[in-house]
Amino acid sequence: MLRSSLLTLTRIGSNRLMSTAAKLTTVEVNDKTGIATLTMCRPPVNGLNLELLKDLSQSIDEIESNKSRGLILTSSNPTIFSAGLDILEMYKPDKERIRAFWTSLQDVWLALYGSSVPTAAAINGHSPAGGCLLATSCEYRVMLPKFTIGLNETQLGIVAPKWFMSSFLSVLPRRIAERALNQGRMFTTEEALQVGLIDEVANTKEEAIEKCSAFIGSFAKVNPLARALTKQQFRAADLQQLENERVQDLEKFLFFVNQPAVQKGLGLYLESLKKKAKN
Ligand SMILES: CCCC/C=C/CC(=O)SCCNC(=O)CCNC(=O)[C@H](O)C(C)(C)COP(=O)(O)OP(=O)(O)OC[C@H]1O[C@@H](n2cnc3c(N)ncnc32)[C@H](O)[C@@H]1OP(=O)(O)O
Repeated sequence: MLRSSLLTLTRIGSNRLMSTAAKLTTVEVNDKTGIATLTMCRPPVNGLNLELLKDLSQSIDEIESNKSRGLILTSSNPTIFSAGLDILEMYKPDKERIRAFWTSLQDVWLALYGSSVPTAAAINGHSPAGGCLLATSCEYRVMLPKFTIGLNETQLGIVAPKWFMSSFLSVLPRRIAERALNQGRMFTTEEALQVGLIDEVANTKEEAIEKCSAFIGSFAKVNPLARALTKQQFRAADLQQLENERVQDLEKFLFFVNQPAVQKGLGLYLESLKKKAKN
């Protein structure tokens, strides 16, 4: 059952058709397993802008409240899971919008990392920075070969906030996490498997979703409330830290991102991406 439509067409007046409220996520629930697949669909690269973050929040809430058996996060793009935060939101930002943008990112992380249902990511493409944040907020990761994943923030001259590190540290040993973050290292699928950043490799998106479903299915005989409370106890300190520091975290981000040197760096990085795209 496909719950959210990609595009809503509205008739205005007698014959004008306009597209409105285009959703950037879909939620599909498998009737047999009760597992919801949440797909990001924002071309070209699933850049996390304000609208995609809001749709992600809404979809996660919907999955929580509809008592789905689990959540699988994936992408409609065949080569990109998510390119991370949309740099255009941070470069020469609009004052009000950038506040809403960062607050929405906090909301998504709190909802996904703290979700009461079992979560898994079918990483069917590249997954840098914010893409890696989403994947590591899930409990299990299955990735397709020949892609890359990691927190590359230092390569852009920016700093991953503490809660990005919490997600990373919930998956990787501290020594590996610290070095990778300092280096801004992107891991290939094979390297990610070796260090434990991902749990399995699959050859197709369908196979990745099957493996994620099998992981979620492994809890079938576990009391769901006991499972959820156990997971939340493991993650409580990380979640509480951001809950307690949400405002300071926002102000810190705004201060940092508005530094002339950071703006210059983001501008140059955007330029290099555009140049690369043209060649
Ligand atoms: C200040 C504290 C904040 C700390 C937190 C930051 C977390 C972040 O998430 S920062 C964002 C980090 N993301 C990246 O570094 C990824 C950059 N993108 C890529 O490496 C590649 O685009 C890709 C591997 C994801 C995909 O490569 P592919 O060859 O398929 O596509 P491209 O030709 O490179 O890109 C197509 C198109 O999309 C634009 N674009 C790509 N990534 C972003 C992005 N993150 N934000 C905005 N725009 C992006 C790229 O410029 C191309 O645009 P044009 O078609 O208009 O040229």
